[in-house]
This record gives sequence, structure tokens and C-alpha cells, in this order.
Amino acid sequence: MLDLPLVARGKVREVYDAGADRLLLVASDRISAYDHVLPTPIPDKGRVLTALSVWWFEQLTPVLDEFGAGHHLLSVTDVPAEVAGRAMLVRRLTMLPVECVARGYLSGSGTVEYSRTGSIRDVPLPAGLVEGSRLPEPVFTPSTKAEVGEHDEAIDFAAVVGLVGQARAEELRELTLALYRRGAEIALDAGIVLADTKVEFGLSTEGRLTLGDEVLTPDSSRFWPAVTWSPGAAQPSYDKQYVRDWLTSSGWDRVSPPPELPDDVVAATRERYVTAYEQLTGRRFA
Ligand SMILES: CCOC(=O)Cn1cc(-c2ncnc(N)c2C#N)cn1
Repeated sequence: MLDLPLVARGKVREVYDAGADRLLLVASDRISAYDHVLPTPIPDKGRVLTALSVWWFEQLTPVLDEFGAGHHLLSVTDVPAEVAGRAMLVRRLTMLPVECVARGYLSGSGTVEYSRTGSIRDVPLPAGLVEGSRLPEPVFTPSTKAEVGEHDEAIDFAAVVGLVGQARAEELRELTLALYRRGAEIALDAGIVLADTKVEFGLSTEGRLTLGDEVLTPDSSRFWPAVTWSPGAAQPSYDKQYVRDWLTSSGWDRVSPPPELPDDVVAATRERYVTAYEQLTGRRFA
């Protein structure tokens, strides 16, 4: 355990108090599937996803600049040795109470909502879309942060206005969609469909809108292999499909504590994270 005060613990990450206006975001090697944290870690997952977030912060800085916004990353080297490579020293922000989700494709809860209403939230969509369909335009589908262990609650744009005001709500929507568009474009060039993503923003001590949290990782986004993309059924997850398929084949009931993963599934899943990083960034994962 780090000798820093723990601020928050998520399924696969922790946030520590790193002193004067700083936090330490630590990514673990834990993996979650079907809303359960699995008992078997995926070696290097934390390091790969941290390296990916750092790279995305670099790639998305021009988009942030267009909006006069910043990001919270300060350092990945000025961190305790025991978490080196899987920790980000970040600026402490006043987080805005909105999970900013952008969807470029129809999937999961989006498909359910669409099949009932022909739209997602307050955004009408054309008829005939199916699971996995690319949307005509990316859609902003915010939610409020749930308590740890609960599901985030979908809210509409009016509710965002109620939380942060009209101007800020519009800024969050436009910036979230701009970040998603740029990320989706870069990802598709690398053979990965970025189906959707969740980003979080806060205000810096100077009152500047600042991108926080992790960015465009397989934990905060749906990554699908572009080569297998085929609307009409659930798309295979780029990184979690081996785990999901093995869990299903194992007969696990998805309620009792999940079983340990076999070594080959662990190794194949680690390889998917490393490959995603190397394909996206063009850099070797050390
Ligand atoms: C364990 C998982 O929980 C979270 O990451 C959510 N969270 C974000 C913060 C935060 N708070 C102030 N400033 C920031 N820069 C951040 C960030 N990122 C706290 N919890």
C-alpha cells in the first residue's frame, strides 16, 4: 500500500491524495467483466492503460486548446517507485458531476433505448439501426456518477444544464464530441473502432475547464476490432472478449464470485492490451 491517504477506490483504480493540489491516479492490473472484478490480474494492464492515457492526452491537446481547456496530467515519473508506469500525478480539480459520454455507434444500453423510443436520450435517430450500427453523428449521452458499485444514471441534456448551467453544459457536450471525433478518427486509422467513450472534466483552481480521469482507454471506452465490425449483433470487445467467452464457457452464473482465469486467457488478454497500445500509438510497449 502507498503511504498516501486514499481518496477514492474504483473497481480497477485508486485515487490518492498527493499533497498540495495534487492527486495520484493508480491503475491496477485488475480487470472487470460482467460488472464483477475478476480475481485474476492481467499483468501490465495498469501500465498499458496508463501509457495509453498519457499518449491520448498528448494527441488530444490540440482539441482541448480549441476550447481553451486543459488536462490534469502533471507527471508519470514523479510517482512512487512501487507504482511507476501505472500512476499519473494529476492536478486536483473540482470535478463536474457529469459523466460525459459520447457514442458513435449503437450498443448496449443505447440499443435498448433506441429500440424502445427510436432515439437516444433527446436525440432522434433514423429508423433501421441495429446493435453495432454507426450513428449518423456522434451523440452526447451524459450520466450522473453513481455511488461505487452502482450503475451511472442516464440523464438528458436538460439535466446537465440543471447541474452546471446552460453555457457549461453546451461546452461539455461540444468538447466531449470533439474529443470523441478526434479519438475515433485516430483509432480507426489503427484498425480499432472507438464505439463510445466516457470522459470527466473538472475546474482547475484558476477556474479553467480541465479534462481529468483516464482518457480513451479500453476501460473508459468500447474498443472493437475494425476488421470484425458487422452491425446486427453484439460486437466482440477488442480487449475483453477472450475473458467474456471463457467466463461464459466456464458455466459461471454471473452472480456468485467469478472463477480464476486460466493462464492462456490471461496471456491472450495481456497481448490484446499491448497490441491495442502499439497499434494506436505506433510505439513499442516496454
Ligand atoms: C477510483 C476511481 O475514481 C475516479 O477516478 C474518479 N475520481 C476523479 C477524481 C479527481 N478529483 C479531483 N481532481 C482530479 N484530477 C480527479 C481525477 N481524475 C477523484 N475521483
